[in-house]
Amino acid sequence: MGLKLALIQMNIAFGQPNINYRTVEKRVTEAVKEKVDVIVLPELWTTGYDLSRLAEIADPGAKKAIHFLSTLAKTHHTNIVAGSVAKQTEKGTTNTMLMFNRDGRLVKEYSKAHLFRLMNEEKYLVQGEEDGLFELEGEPCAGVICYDIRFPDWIRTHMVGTGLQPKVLYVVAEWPKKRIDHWRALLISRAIENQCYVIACNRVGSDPNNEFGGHSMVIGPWGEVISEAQEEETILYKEIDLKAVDIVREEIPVFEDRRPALYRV
Ligand SMILES: O=C(O)CCC(=O)C(=O)O
Repeated sequence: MGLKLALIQMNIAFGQPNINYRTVEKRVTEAVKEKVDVIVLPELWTTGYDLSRLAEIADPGAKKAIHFLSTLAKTHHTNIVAGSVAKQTEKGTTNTMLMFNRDGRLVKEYSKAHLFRLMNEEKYLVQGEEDGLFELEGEPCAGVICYDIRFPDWIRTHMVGTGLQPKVLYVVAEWPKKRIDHWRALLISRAIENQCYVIACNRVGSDPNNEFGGHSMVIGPWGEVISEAQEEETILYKEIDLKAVDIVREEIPVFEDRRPALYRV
């Protein structure tokens, strides 16, 4: 099955949701002109990393973001893997990824499971407890957020034992420029070991504490980098064919050859 993707690699105005909503509306409107099947946004695109003001600017129940994105998806009849937003919940603020189908239905919410202490996330956010499995266009997918890609066991948890075995792993991020070599290596590794497409959307620009690295990527199930953005704002378009996943999984059957009884993790 062919899927045309648009990864929106954007700058994010620090702590200014209104500006960011306008940017996303503009970019999505631009992307749909290319008749894309799936649009992908970066992590925390409504607020950026304005963590100390998060309690004030996070979206209660993510209601505003859900209404906005659902309307965009339905109006343009496109799937949207809508990055993540700061969601106010009864337990605190979560960093929550939102996925919408072409009918504008919210098909999945995933809250970042691994909080990044180097950027003080654990002081301002509560971690998610659920997996990121979902389906788009009838195909199994998984979604994770930024630091989550440093945890291969977590990604593997999505790939085995559920009967779904996702063919596409969506990653949304605000990954700093100074560790962009880790970003590339980790994404390529996750694609090779799980024999799936990795569709990774990062932001660009900077905030008072970090410069962000871009390099949004589309990686094939053989680990090949099919398309990669640089460090400026752009929309990365690419069409992928999910049949490639079956071919790679048949050629090197790593899932069949696993020896879980030997593994301690
Ligand atoms: O793991 C890293 O180096 C970056 C992670 C990160 O920036 C995040 O999770 O927000």
